[in-house]
Amino acid sequence: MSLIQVKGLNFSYGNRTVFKDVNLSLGKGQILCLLGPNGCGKTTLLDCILGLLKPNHGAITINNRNISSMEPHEIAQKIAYVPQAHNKTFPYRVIDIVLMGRAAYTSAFSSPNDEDMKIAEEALRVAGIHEYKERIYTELSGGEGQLVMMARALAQQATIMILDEPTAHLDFKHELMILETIVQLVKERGLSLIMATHFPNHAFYFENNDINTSIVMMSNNRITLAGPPSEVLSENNMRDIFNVQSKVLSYLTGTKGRSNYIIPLNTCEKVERMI
Ligand SMILES: Nc1ncnc2c1ncn2[C@@H]1O[C@H](COP(=O)(O)OP(=O)(O)OP(=O)(O)O)[C@@H](O)[C@H]1O
Repeated sequence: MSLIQVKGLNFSYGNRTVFKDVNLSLGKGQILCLLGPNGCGKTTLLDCILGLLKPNHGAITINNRNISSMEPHEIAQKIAYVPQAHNKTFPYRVIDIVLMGRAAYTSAFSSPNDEDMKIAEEALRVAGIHEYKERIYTELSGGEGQLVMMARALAQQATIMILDEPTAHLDFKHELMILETIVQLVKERGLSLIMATHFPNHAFYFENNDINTSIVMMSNNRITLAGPPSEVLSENNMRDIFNVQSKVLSYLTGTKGRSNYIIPLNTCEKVERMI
């Protein structure tokens, strides 16, 4: 059964069409990676699924319920969101930011209880940043702030997580930490995820770790390709969509069997210029 189903979605800003006839579905324990060139509409689509933007046409259902009939707190109990970039406006402590993930379960004027605190502390541990607990959020680096957003989403305890380029600010180690955390959440807690990313290897990483992974490739105002990474991330498709010549490497690892990885070689424009 699909947890999220998107059918025939159209969205325009004024008379500028962002996408047309978008269809997708997310199943339990599945990761759906949204890929596509800058400006193709990934964030806009995620905002529609979160109920933050209203599409011009089509329907979005969560557990068979149309989101147009759901209150924001009902959507927040089902879907946790890790945004692409977060304006750090107020000097809250990290633990207070993570506790905000509990807002979907508390009324407007009540404060978090002991159980909320326990859940927030656990979320900090899972995100690997428990030692940041008392630090001031506005004083963190972009990458540290991103990990706090991940912890806040975990504290929301939703079964679906939507992440918009969650590793955009992260260093070599922390990027891997986020990917490892995602794999752990899917395998151990049965979480389902939609993740917009600019890195095709993120999709390969999930597939290499035996997660049910799908790619939805957006370009030219629509979904142009959909399927498992090992089918969608071909050298031909990367040339057609991104105009990049690349090489897919397939290698045997001791523990995981065959794994795939894609490396960009050069842009096709550069090749033409050189010729
Ligand atoms: N508030 C807005 N008003 C008008 N146009 C907008 C608005 N927000 C985004 N757009 C336009 O809609 C299109 C899709 O934007 P969106 O942010 O969804 O793309 P994206 O695929 O997430 O991009 P990126 O990969 O660069 O993050 C872009 O052309 C963008 O300029």
